[in-house]
Amino acid sequence: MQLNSRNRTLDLARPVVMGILNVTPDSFSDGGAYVETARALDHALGMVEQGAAIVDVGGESTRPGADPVDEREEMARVLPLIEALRAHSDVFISIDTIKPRVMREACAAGADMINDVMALRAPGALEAACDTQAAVCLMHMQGQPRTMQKAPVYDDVVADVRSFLGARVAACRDAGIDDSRICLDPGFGFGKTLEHNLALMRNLHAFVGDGYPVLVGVSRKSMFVKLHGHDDMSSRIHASVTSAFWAATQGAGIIRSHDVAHTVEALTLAAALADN
Ligand SMILES: Nc1nc2[nH]c(SCCc3ccc(S(N)(=O)=O)cc3)nc2c(=O)[nH]1
Repeated sequence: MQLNSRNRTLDLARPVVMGILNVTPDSFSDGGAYVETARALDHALGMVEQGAAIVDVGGESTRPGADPVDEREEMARVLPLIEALRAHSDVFISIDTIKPRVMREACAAGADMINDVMALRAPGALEAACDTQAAVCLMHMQGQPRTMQKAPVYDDVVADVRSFLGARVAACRDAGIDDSRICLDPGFGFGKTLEHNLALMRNLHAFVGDGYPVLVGVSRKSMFVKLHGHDDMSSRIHASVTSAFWAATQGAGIIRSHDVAHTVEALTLAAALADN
């Protein structure tokens, strides 16, 4: 299994880790944009050192309740970082954005993949993905980040999400995006209750069976709080790494994580146990 972009091919014979790099202004730092870029670059190179095969750069939070960020501000955050990272590393770079202009500029700056939580539904997004020849991640979200966790409802969450992703794949094909550039993502926590998230985790093999690399993003998400009945960072990290191990055993291709070293170790163990 591989994932292609115009300039690079990602080998997915074994599951890989996508390291998360949020380039949102740290309200505690007074160093301004330059310090932000330097710090973000250090963090990105550290994740590559720890074994991340992809660095996912995001300039607009899509967590529940998040306020939108305008295009100029988002590009001001992510473009310097992508240019700097490209100059220092050959790592696969993805841009976590829903805006076509940001997709185009990020790919021009060196990004290889468009990670779109809206699955290229914004006007112009399909054209941007086609023109840039980037790899694309199509993710399912019910509603919008601001309101998606209020009262998510499905007839059958697994069937509904698979059907949505199938329709988005068809739209990509119609737009001239080659299958070898597409990966799919159930969108954990994007308009899902704990029960919905668990049903999707339990049925990851069905998504894998649809024939595209599957990306899983549960890192540090609140789904684990209700399951464990308490909330602290170490418990969220343990649950995230354990989920990464499970997802790898089910055939997931890409694990999106804040905690790269721990997740690489979990995937290494999963691979060792799978070798028969
Ligand atoms: N492909 C892909 N891209 C992603 N980008 C993000 S940002 C996380 C936004 C968030 C935070 C927290 C919760 S919650 N309420 O479940 O704790 C939901 C969403 N995530 C993903 C993901 O999964 N895939």
